[in-house]
Parts: sequence; C-alpha cells; structure tokens
Amino acid sequence: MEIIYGSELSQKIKGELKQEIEKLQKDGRRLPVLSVILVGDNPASQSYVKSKANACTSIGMENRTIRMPHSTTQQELLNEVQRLNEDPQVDGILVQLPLPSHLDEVSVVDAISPDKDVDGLHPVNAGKLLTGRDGFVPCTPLGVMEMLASVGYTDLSGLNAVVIGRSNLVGKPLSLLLQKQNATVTMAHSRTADLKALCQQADILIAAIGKPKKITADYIKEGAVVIDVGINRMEDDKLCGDVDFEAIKEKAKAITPVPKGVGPMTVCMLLKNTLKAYKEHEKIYG
Ligand SMILES: Nc1nc(=O)c2c([nH]1)NC[C@@H]1CN(c3ccc(C(=O)N[C@@H](CCC(=O)O)C(=O)O)cc3)C=[N+]21
Repeated sequence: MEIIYGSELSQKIKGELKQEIEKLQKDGRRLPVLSVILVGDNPASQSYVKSKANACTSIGMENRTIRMPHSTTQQELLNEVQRLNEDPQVDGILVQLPLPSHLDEVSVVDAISPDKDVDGLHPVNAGKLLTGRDGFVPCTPLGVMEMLASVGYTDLSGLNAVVIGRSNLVGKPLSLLLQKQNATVTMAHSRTADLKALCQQADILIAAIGKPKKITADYIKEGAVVIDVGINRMEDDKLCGDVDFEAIKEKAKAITPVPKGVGPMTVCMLLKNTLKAYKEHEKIYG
C-alpha cells in the first residue's frame, strides 16, 4: 500500500513553478501577483491565508494580502474586487471563504473577472469546465487529479470512480475532471441510498463529506485508490479526514493522509493557476 503525500508532491510541483518564475526574473519580466482578500478575523481563514502567502513567497511569486475588517460592507468589498480586476499588475484574485454572514458570497465571486478567477469559482469558469473549454479549474479538484496521476492513474478507462460530495468547490468539478479522464463517475451525497454498497464498487473513491472517519474499511474495495478531501478540526485541535486512514491503509492500493494530503495540493494548484493567469495576461497586456 502506498501513501500519497500531498506535502511531498506539492514540493516537487512548487520546485517546477519556482524554476519558471526564476526564468521570468532572469529575463527581466514582470512577476506574477496573487491578491488574496480576507474579510474579518476567522482564525482558520487567517491561517489559510498565511499559508497561501508563504507558498507564494517560497516560489518567488508576489502575494498581496488585503485584510478588511469584519464590518466591511458588500459595496466596499465589491469596490475592492473591482479595483483588483482593473489593476494590470494583479494576475490572480482570491476572496477567502467563508465570508462573514452579512456578505453575499455569490455576488462577490460573480464580480471577479473570470480571467483572474484562480479559484475557478466564477460561473464562466464553471461553464467552461462543464463544456470542455480551457478555463480555471478549482484548486482542490486539480490537486486530486495530480495525486491520482502521481500513482499512474491518468487514463481511467474502465474504472469506477465514486465521488462523495456535490459541492461547487469539490464534488461537481472533480466529477467532470474524472469523467474527462474516462472514468465512470457516480456522484454520491448525503441522500444516497446504501452509500456503503456503492463505495464497495469504487476503484477510485473520493471522500468530500465533512464527517470525520465516516469511511471505514467495510466501504473499500480491495485495491482501490482512496482520496480524502475532508478536513475536520477535532476537539483536541488535530485535523482528521473523512476516511478512517488506519483501518483502510492495508486494503487500499493507495491512500492520501490528513493532514499532509490534499490540503497542501490545493495551495500548490492555486500557485499553478496564478501562473496560468499571468501567462494569459502577458499575452494580452505584455
Ligand atoms: N476562496 C477560497 N479558496 C480556497 O481554496 C479555500 C477557501 N476559500 N477557504 C478555505 C478552504 C480551505 N483550504 C485549505 C487549503 C490548504 C489546506 C492545508 O494546507 N492543510 C494542511 C494543514 C493545515 C493545518 O494544519 O491547519 C494539510 O492538510 O496538511 C487546508 C485547507 C482552502 N480553502
């Protein structure tokens, strides 16, 4: 059984991104810029935003984190997004979610220019993915596909993939990406009848449920590849996935841990998307 460490795979990919940015620097070019907007003082959000900033710095990409107070109004936030849309120095815009409850996330995401939407959440990018056009794909699904590729799972012809979770951020886009690689995909969710029996058919099982250790060994087909997207903060402050890792690890062909699994890949794919945005902007502005 193989453990797929996102922490290691992301280092390798970041090394490649870093080399590309060093080349830009050598050629005297403008460097890519990621701008992150953080509203309020949610501690988890603060720590995620910090790790995104550190990841940028580690590859020589510029990070501009904009901190706005909890009391920020919808209009003030929209104005800030608009300012970044119009700033030719800014390649990627990420509005850290969740927003405080008085703000409307959907209209904020809709205000981000699709060519700077490195989170892949704008409906234009969602529509591009759905219809097979080139656009920005959400970072967590991209990271999952990289993890599968790292164990040789690129052409998924003849394989059953079960995705548990149907969010716009993970389940829906990931199902499309798996299907594009020829997997036969089933999207399961909280209302699925007999989830266990369905999971037992899965050659690739993706858990994005949000319930700690929900997926136990009896859900797993022998030799399956299991990707755990769950990040559950336990009472002792430790992180725990949706998968009961210890119970499953001997049954699976490959499995991702939590932490050090999908999380670090998400951040890494954000950098990759920002470099992609930069390249497209340079074609336009440069
Ligand atoms: N607009 C937006 N885009 C996002 O991509 C986004 C967001 N909002 N809001 C919150 C979620 C969550 N998220 C994570 C990123 C990295 C780790 C990560 O690196 N986790 C480490 C551990 C971190 C720790 O110990 O706290 C790991 O799993 O090993 C986790 C979670 C991105 N998100």
